[in-house]
Amino acid sequence: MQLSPNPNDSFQESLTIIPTNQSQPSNEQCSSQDEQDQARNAFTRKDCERKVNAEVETPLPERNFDQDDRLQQERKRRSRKVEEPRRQQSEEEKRIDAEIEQAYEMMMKKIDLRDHDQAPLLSRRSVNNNKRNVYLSECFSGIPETSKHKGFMSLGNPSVTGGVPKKTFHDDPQAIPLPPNFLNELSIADQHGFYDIPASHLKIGDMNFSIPKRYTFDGIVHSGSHGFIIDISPYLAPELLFNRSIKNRKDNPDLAADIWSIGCIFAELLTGKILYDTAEILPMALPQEYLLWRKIFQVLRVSSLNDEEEVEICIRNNNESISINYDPLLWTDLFPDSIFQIFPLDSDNARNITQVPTDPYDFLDWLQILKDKALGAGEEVVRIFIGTKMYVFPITGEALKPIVESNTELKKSVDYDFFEKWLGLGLLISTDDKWRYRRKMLTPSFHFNMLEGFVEIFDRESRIFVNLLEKHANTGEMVDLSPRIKNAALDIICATAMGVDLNAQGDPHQPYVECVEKFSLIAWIYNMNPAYWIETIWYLFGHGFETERTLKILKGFTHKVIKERAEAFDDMKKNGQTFEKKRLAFLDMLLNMKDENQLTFEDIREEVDTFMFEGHDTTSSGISWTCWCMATHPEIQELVYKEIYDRFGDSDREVTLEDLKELKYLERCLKEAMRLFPPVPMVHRALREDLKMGNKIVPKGAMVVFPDSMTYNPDNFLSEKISERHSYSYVPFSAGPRNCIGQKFAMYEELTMMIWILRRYKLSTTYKIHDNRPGNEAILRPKLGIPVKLERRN
Ligand code: HEM
Repeated sequence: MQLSPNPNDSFQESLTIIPTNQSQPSNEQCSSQDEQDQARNAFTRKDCERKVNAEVETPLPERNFDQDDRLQQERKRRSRKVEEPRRQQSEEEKRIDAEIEQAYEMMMKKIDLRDHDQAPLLSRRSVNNNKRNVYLSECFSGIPETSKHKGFMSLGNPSVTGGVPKKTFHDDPQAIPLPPNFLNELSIADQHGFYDIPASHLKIGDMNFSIPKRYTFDGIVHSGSHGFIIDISPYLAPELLFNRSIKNRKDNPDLAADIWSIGCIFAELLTGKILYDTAEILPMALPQEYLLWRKIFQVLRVSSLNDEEEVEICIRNNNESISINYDPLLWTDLFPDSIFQIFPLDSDNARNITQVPTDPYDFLDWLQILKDKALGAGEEVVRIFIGTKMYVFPITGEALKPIVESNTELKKSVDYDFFEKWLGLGLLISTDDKWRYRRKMLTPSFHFNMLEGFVEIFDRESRIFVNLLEKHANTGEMVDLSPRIKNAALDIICATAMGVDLNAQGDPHQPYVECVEKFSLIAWIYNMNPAYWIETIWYLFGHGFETERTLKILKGFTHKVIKERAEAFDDMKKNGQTFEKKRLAFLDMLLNMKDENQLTFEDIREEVDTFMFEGHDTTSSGISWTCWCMATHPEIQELVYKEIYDRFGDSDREVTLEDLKELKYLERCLKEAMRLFPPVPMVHRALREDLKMGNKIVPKGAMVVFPDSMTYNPDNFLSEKISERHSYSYVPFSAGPRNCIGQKFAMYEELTMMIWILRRYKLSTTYKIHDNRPGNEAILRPKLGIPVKLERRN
């Protein structure tokens, strides 16, 4: 990460705000009109050839956004079952049908796409889920049903996204310079106030999904050839292509087919590669059908394809040598508006989504460069677009002040929605009354008077931690401390807050810890790529299934923890033990409230998940990065060691609360590490009202993020230095009413572990501090882990 050369700058944070909004078309995106016309003609000719083979029903009329009864009609039609006229099958056709069914079953045996857990990829199963059908169809039709819709809905529906500012800010000299409102310029608004992209662009609408000629891939839309089924010939769903109903797809073949085609199209858009060319496989005959299936499975990277033999059996007349001369369109051609672009402060640097670093490490670097540039230009906020979301980063303490001090701007942004699947509406994500109630209820569990008991556990687990490292000491080998620290931190949160001894330290591959990491990464991938906000694509690329699998492990783990403690708690009560409510451990307090019918099991589950996550991943990040700073700064490490030695000498006695209060230099080192590598790199808020930040007015519908960086110098936390700064220039635990509830807990845990590590071992590494890059996930990850050598101190 780039460090800011100016020490004053180095303490500036950013806040991000996201209204779903508009942006500027970039010149490079549009090919010339001639080229477009040529492409259109080419597609038309090709399409005409294909059309000969297509069964064409009455085509749907062009969508007219001014007539809402057209939409109503569509919806009614969609709710009706479409009966395909059935003609008598010949014996030969029946035989072929039977063979297909058999082959299909064979293919499906290993990779049962109908089984949620096994299906590694693709969304076809999603069509069997009624709820999701509604979601998808409504999502694509652009008709708001609930305020939960995202993805393409947010292209143009203010009432759905809840974030598009009503006024434009161009006229306001103080306002952030927003690019022109593409919704107004490019869209057609109907009387419901929703918009769609005009027909000259990729159009997603009301299941009459159509890609205008110039944007078809090498075929054309037969709109309406199967009623309102999406009918893009290259990606026609197999059951339509072969005019056969496939087993288990009979319930809702039209929608299944729609989703198939949409998924394929977006997959092609995303990868820039043709998935499979139906045209080459047609005219259909049995072996070609197998070939198509094979192609499909290849595209989906279905695992059974490793078993080539099995596929070969299915392909009796294998015709592998299909050469496809295909020149995919660029994202920028397909999405000439800002939808898939990210705009930094100056639009010269606009990038489309494929150019923006999607790697969390590169992204943070990129953000840092933007921040430095903005500071150089005297700006106090930076704004970027990711898809339709606008993020505003306050980069000075003063610009941050109005948001952290606000008692009303406490709502978390849409970027937290993904975490809701896991953490529910626990304290981190909930808002308004629920949040207020929970915050009041949970605060005593982490009150100062509980900490003394916790320090004993910090001490016990830290001792175990350093003992387990013993075998690596003085060997000269590099050992990665990061996963080990995570396990220790997990043991600590379980023992302190949940009253459960987990012994994760004894298990180097704790699946829960691995899944926490995986989930954060998946969330990052999701939030960064607007295309993934469409559920079909999300599942098509396998992330949906991976998310479900990960969640299952995460929730299963906490479920077990709660159950174990609930049983112990019941036993204690049966044995007549009484509890002082004020001193109950976190989980016991929740269980007690459940007994009093104040909480449900699900309420407990979401809080336990929240605290398990926030309570271990954050502190382990803080401890890891501090170790890194120590290993890369031997002279500072020696100063810390001296401070520890002066207090403990050669003894390896337990660490007490009194010790923690005395070791001021170590505390400064920890704070400085958190300034350089803030464990929670971004905090987001969705603005409810326009807000003045620094010299800009930030429109409502926004959220807040604070990245941080620079040179390691614990003296930055000498009291005289602190007094020189804005009080909000350093906020690793956030600030104001919605700050971190566990910050004292975290500081004491980190101090205890660092004392144990540093009095037992001298840390060193061959790397330099910034060789190890932080990754901008929910929790800041060290790219290299924490590879250090350990030398026994005594
Ligand atoms: C170095 C360690 C930690 C850091 C840097 C940290 C940082 C933060 C930050 C920045 C927030 C605000 C997040 C947001 O608004 O999105 C937060 C919230 C929170 N933290 Fe921490 N945290 C740490 C440790 C802990 C621990 C140990 C616990 C629990 C024992 C904890 C529990 C929470 C909870 C529950 C919230 C949500 C509070 C609310 O919204 O009212 N954190 N933390």
